[in-house]
Amino acid sequence: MSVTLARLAAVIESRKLENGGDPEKSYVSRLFAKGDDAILKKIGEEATETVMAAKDARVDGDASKVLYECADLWFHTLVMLAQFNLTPQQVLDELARREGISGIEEKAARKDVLRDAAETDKH
Ligand SMILES: N=c1c2ncn([C@@H]3O[C@H](COP(=O)(O)OP(=O)(O)OP(=O)(O)O)[C@@H](O)[C@H]3O)c2ncn1[C@@H]1O[C@H](COP(=O)(O)O)[C@@H](O)[C@H]1O
Repeated sequence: MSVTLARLAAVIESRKLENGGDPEKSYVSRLFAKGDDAILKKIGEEATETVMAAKDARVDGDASKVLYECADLWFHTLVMLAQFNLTPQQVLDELARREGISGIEEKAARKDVLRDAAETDKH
């Protein structure tokens, strides 16, 4: 895993209230104190801001804001993972598992599974 990602995940973990995080001093602890809904709301906002930055970049050709917004989105996603006791390494493992599997083939295989299940239900 990237050293930056691992370091940030460790800092986020240390900001949990049960690990001594202080919502008065830490933005991440404040998010944990607010709970799931506040974290998910931030992800929704940051995702929307990323889309808007990408649309602006299409018009003005300046993609730098996309990086900025994407960093905000990734950061809040890391907070969400920690909230559910998941790690960025697990996401990277899932991406590694998918390596070489075309999205088109995977979707077709999914449809086959659903069709087979429907056939089984009929019998
Ligand atoms: N990478 C980040 C990071 N990226 C973004 N942010 C914060 O995320 C918030 C993003 O919110 P917005 O851009 O929507 O701005 P806003 O309108 O002020 O947000 P809200 O009022 O809705 O919270 C801002 O407060 C940013 O400062 C981050 N806060 C912290 N980190 C990392 O997390 C570490 C721990 O942070 P603390 O827990 O605050 O010490 C830091 O050392 C950094 O490495």
